[in-house]
Amino acid sequence: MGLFSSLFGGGSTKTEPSKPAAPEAPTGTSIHPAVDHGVKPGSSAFAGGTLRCHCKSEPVEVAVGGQTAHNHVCGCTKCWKPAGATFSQVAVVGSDKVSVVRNGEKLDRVDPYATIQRYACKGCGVHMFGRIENTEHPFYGLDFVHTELSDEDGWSPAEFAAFVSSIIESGVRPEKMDGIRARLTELGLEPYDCLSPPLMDAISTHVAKRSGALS
Ligand SMILES: N[C@@H](CCC(=O)N[C@@H](CS)C(=O)NCC(=O)O)C(=O)O
Ligand SMILES: [Zn+2]
Ligand SMILES: [Zn+2]
Repeated sequence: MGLFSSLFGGGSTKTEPSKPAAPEAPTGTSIHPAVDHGVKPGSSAFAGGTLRCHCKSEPVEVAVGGQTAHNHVCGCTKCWKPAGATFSQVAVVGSDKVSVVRNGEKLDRVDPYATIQRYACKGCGVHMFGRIENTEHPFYGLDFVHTELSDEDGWSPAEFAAFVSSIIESGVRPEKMDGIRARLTELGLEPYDCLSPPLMDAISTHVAKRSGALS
């Protein structure tokens, strides 16, 4: 199985069973509005939806023609976070499933040098999708999307928390980290300071196959 299919198409989409609803954090720290009251289950029959930016008029619309995978919350400073959230929520989907359908002229690249080329709305700042353009990259062929930008229910739910220590780079006090990691665990989102073990293993497998260390 190739890296792309092992990352995306190779297994069943993790949508069920649902995780138990968790009460809001006593500290009031918002992880992300999509998970603060418990992670909602996805639907295995879900076939995609439309992402809309936050502009009141002429919003950018991006159609995603399939279910997402590897949804997670990300604490890094590069991923777009809604107001008040400590983490972003971000999932992957095949680039061929992502198309800009309305007001695409409002989109601009956030950082042309980043690995993930994120396209944001110039009006409201919301990131509409992120694309890996480097054909050599382990995640080439995948786009990164924020499923909460869609009104549809059934997207694959967040499964883990990535780049947790990076929230300090956005100004979270280091002494809050134990409580935040405990809250992530309570929500069923195992905290990691990089990506999850399956994704890190997939990256290293790709690198080892390219170098010849693995056949
Ligand atoms: N500590 C850094 C981590 C940034 C980082 O490596 N983010 C990961 C997760 S989204 C990544 O793959 N970034 C690639 C990119 O931003 O293009 C930060 O918070 O800025
Ligand atoms: Zn906008
Ligand atoms: Zn990130």
